[in-house]
Order: sequence, then C-alpha cells, then structure tokens
Amino acid sequence: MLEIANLTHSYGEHEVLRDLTLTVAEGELVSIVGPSGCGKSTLLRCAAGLMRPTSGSVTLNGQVIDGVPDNLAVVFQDYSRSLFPWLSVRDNVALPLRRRGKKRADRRAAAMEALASVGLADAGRKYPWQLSGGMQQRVSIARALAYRPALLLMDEPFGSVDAQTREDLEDLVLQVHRDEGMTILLVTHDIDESVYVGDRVVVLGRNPGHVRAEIPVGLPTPREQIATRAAPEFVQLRAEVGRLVRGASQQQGAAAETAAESTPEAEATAGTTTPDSIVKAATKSD
Ligand SMILES: Nc1ncnc2c1ncn2[C@@H]1O[C@H](COP(=O)(O)OP(=O)(O)OP(=O)(O)O)[C@@H](O)[C@H]1O
Repeated sequence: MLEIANLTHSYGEHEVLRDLTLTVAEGELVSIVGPSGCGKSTLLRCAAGLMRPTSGSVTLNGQVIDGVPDNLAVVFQDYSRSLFPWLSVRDNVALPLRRRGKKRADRRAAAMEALASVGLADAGRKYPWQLSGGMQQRVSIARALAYRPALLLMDEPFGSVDAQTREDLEDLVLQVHRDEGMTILLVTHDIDESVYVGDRVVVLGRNPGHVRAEIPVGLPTPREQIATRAAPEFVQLRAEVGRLVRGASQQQGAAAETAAESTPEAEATAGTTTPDSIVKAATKSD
C-alpha cells in the first residue's frame, strides 16, 4: 500500500531524515514515535506529498507520490488552522467530497453521517469557532472519514485535546480502522498511545532520522482503555518502546544536538505544518 524507500530529506544543510525505509500494509495502523525533532512530521509531510523528499521515493499503491494524491487525507494537530472559519461545520466536512464527484445533497448527507460518527450530529450548522477544541478536532477527523481515503495520515492528532477527549478519539480511530479497514499512519509523542492504537510501532532515531526499531503490537482487539492498558503485554510493550525512545534521545551527544539546532523560522513550523501546506491540505479536494 504505502512504500517509503530510502527517503532522505534536508532543510538546507540540515539533514533531518536519512535513508529511511518503511512499508505500511493495506489495512494496517502504524504508530510512529521518536524523540522531538527526529523528523516525524517531515516524514509525514513527505508521505502526504506536501513536500518532495531530497532523495528516495514514496509510493502509494504502486504510484509514486508527487503532490497530494486524491485518495489520501491528513489530520493535523492544529485543528484551529485546518478548518475554515467562514464555513459551517457541515460544509467544512463536505468540502473535500467535491473531488469525489458527489452531488451537493450527497456531500451534505455524507458529512452529516461522518459528524454523527464522531458524536457531533447536532453541530452541523454551527461554525468551527463556536465549538471547543476537542470538538473542532473531531470535525477534522470527521472530514477525513467522510472522504473515505485509502490512506489516513495523522500528525499528533490528539495533542491539543483534554485527556478524556483524547481517549474517546483514540477509540474512534480504532473503530474506523476496524470497521472500514482504513490504512492509517499516526505520529504521536505519547508512547502509551502508540501501543494502544497501533498494530505496529515504528520508533525513529534522530540526527538524522531513521527507523530505529519496528515493534509488532500483538494485543487483542477490540481494545479497551482500562483493560488493555492494564494487561501485562501492554505494560511490557510500553516499557520496550519507552526504552527505545529514551535510547534514541540519548543517542547523540551535545555536538550533534547543536548541529541539529534549527533556525527560528524552522522552529516556527516544527511539529506542525506551514500555513501553505494547511491550506493545500484543507483545499486539496476543491
Ligand atoms: N520547514 C522547515 N524548515 C527548516 N527546518 C525544519 C522545517 N521543518 C522542520 N524543520 C527542522 O527539522 C527537524 C525535524 O522536524 P520535525 O518537525 O520533522 O520533527 P518531529 O520529530 O516531528 O518533531 P516534534 O516531535 O518536536 O514535533 C527539526 O530540527 C526542525 O526544526
């Protein structure tokens, strides 16, 4: 389904990813974790076709990605910049469906169905700014779900919501993954979350970013927030991933740290998306 081969990316002189190879099978949910600045968002932007890698390739179902493909959706952490404030919630969700060639009434019906699946059946006529942060992120997720992408990319999608909403959204993503067989690549800072939602956890090392380890998560499904997290297998996996991420953080000495320091401009966009890419992602289906 998704094949990332020998991907290298540099911002100017700063090499962020080197020779990274990763395959995601159809219907798989892969979590990506790694120390801050190891290039997780850069990897996702390259996979989304929002950014061209310096070298290497990304192919989706055998097609080289060279621009944002039609059958892909992206959910970013920064929901406040990815919804259009002048469109109702329903129209925000319906907008990308134009690209699917659906009629207006069908687009709206699909949007309402997706909103209902994220518990926002009554919010369709509201505007994004009338909703809480967690609700706005659910709208972003509904928009991605309504589009029924072959591949869903999520960059820290639950990073800005409260703990309870975060758990609800994790379970929603698991449900969609299970019911629709959707292929998902999810970047997170949260080690527990990477194990709880993942079929596989990919740990990135840094300076420059590379695949440090791939850990299959053999936990039974459906998963449940309290029982799954209390299971000895979960506790063991979490410890293993935690050790690998900590090891990756300590991998490089102070010199490498300094070399990896980025410009203020780069920091302004690190871990999120540029305004351009947000607009492109949000309007890619227009
Ligand atoms: N547009 C850009 N221009 C220049 N440098 C950038 C740009 N975007 C990111 N960087 C730099 O590339 C490195 C990797 O950034 P990236 O956001 O991909 O890492 P990350 O693993 O997602 O980080 P975090 O976990 O902190 O969100 C960082 O040093 C960052 O400052």
